[in-house]
Amino acid sequence: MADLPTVRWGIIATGMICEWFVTDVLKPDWPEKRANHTIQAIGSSSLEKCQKFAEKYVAPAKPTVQPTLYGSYQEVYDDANVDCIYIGTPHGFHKKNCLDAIKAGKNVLCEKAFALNAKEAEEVFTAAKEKGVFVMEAMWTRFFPLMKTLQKMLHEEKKLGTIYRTFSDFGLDFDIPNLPDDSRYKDPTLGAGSLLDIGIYTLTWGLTTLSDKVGDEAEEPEVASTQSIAHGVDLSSQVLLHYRSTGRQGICTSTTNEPQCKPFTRIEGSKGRILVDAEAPSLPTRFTFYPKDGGKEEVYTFESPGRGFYWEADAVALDLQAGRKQNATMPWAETMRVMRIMDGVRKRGGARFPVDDW
Ligand SMILES: NC(=O)C1=CN([C@@H]2O[C@H](COP(=O)(O)OP(=O)(O)OC[C@H]3O[C@@H](n4cnc5c(N)ncnc54)[C@H](OP(=O)(O)O)[C@@H]3O)[C@@H](O)[C@H]2O)C=CC1
Ligand SMILES: O=C1OC[C@@H](O)[C@H](O)[C@H]1O
Repeated sequence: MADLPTVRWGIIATGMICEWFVTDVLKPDWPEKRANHTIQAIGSSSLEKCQKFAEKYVAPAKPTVQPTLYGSYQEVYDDANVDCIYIGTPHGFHKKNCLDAIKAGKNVLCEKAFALNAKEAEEVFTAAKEKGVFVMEAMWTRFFPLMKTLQKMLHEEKKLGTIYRTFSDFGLDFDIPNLPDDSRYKDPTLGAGSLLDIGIYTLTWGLTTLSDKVGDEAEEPEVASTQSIAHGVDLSSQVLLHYRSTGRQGICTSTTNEPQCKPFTRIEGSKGRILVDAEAPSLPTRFTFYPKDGGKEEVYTFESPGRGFYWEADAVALDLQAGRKQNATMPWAETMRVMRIMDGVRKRGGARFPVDDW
């Protein structure tokens, strides 16, 4: 492992996703490991929270490097020993956090949804370009070996023959009205809503399985959509994608009213179908190919010692080592494409539901 590149991370915030990211990248090993990671610094709205977080999630891994703990985010941006900032605040803060980090000359890996809208995302990429730093949206699912294998099978080996349609759903059973008003799932200023939080994954499954292109090289599918909205929060989002050049269709749905359906994604083609399964669509673990000719089904299972955040972290490490400012799997133009689709969905809107106990 000594000759692998190392990234010294500065972690912004101490919520759930920061716990997941830190726990994962501090693991000693994972399949296809290509980099080492240290947690160099952690910043939080409170130093006490930061200390508790480090005790609970960093100390058990017994790392050789102990993180410097800060009661602010700015001190992490200003820490000269930090190579890359990982932003794990609610979406409503991503633009500001990214811009502050970039201003301090730091590289950035920012959680999904990258921003509240395409305009905000563009501001961040413009700043990154001017400052000459690396920035990537942490759309971790795209970096899973399962995703890479599936894409190769679909687009290079043509396992399904002609691809016709992808159906993908992400469901969470949340009692949104009874969450605290300042919950990121309920407060629209924090980016609350199914589309930005989980619909983004089903769009990802549609976009990655219906075409092998990303960013500027990719076709902009035609989009139709509806949403169910209560108090400014979309409780469900239904998005249809249509690729004019191939006739391929995507049905990408998400809801916070129902638990996850399993398998969560089905890709249909002239030679059969593939069903993808997992605990949640963000962290796929297996898929099964069912041939149309009545042949035997093929099951593909992928091992992971944690949730799987290390694969995107490794990709960042390799980009930083090579001096790249963007990642080829999730380039800026791909984040912009997804943000534009989501802008369009929200602009189209949908049915407004009264929720009595809200
Ligand atoms: N890739 C994935 O699978 C997942 C990604 N995410 C993404 O990560 C981001 C954060 O989600 P999650 O970790 O679940 O959120 P949490 O609410 O668990 O944590 C968010 C953290 O952000 C900081 N924060 C700063 N200001 C606020 C504020 N006004 N309200 C709430 N928190 C604030 C807090 O840390 P502090 O006080 O220490 O500064 C807080 O702990 C979202 O953008 C989400 O989409 C989330 C879950 C899974
Ligand atoms: O993977 C996920 O599952 C739960 C969601 O709330 C979260 O934001 C998403 O990334």
